[in-house]
Amino acid sequence: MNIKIICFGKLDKKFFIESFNEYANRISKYVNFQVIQLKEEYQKEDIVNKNINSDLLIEKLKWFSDHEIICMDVNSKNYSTEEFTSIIETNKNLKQAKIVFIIGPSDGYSDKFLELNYKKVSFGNITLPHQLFRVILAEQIYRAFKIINNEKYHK
Ligand SMILES: C[S@@+](CC[C@H](N)C(=O)[O-])C[C@H]1O[C@@H](n2cnc3c(N)ncnc32)[C@H](O)[C@@H]1O
Repeated sequence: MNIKIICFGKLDKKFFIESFNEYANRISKYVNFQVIQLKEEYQKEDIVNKNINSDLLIEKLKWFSDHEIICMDVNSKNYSTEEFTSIIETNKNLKQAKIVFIIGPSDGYSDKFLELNYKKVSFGNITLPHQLFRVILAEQIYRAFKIINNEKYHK
């Protein structure tokens, strides 16, 4: 099974890098795990940045047309950990299963991107900064594998 995160920018704080790497290493024991970092445009007007960055995502996703695409979006349906786990569980027995999780640009997704109607998941009605969110997403992916495999993990 392959799981990828497509996101913008690099982690630049030691505590985020260390936390993310810890979960990435743990996830790698279950699946091939990869992070694809896009360079975010942020120097123009918000609406222009939003369109440029969303177009970058659209282009990148053309490489992954054989993947299940899950778009992390604070403005969408809230998923519990168990509901999130079921997305992965549905695929786990498929050796060729491929999932891409998208962490979006700072200015949000463009209408053109949203019209592509990818499955959307929110982890709650709070907007988290993208670097912190990357760590939280990795922790939830790791937690999902612990649940799927009936392994002990702190509650
Ligand atoms: C700083 S947020 C961007 C928020 C942006 N203003 C918007 O409304 O989409 C960057 C990314 O982090 C992710 N994110 C942050 N908080 C989230 C949450 N509670 N649930 C799901 N995704 C979240 C989303 O992928 C979002 O696109």
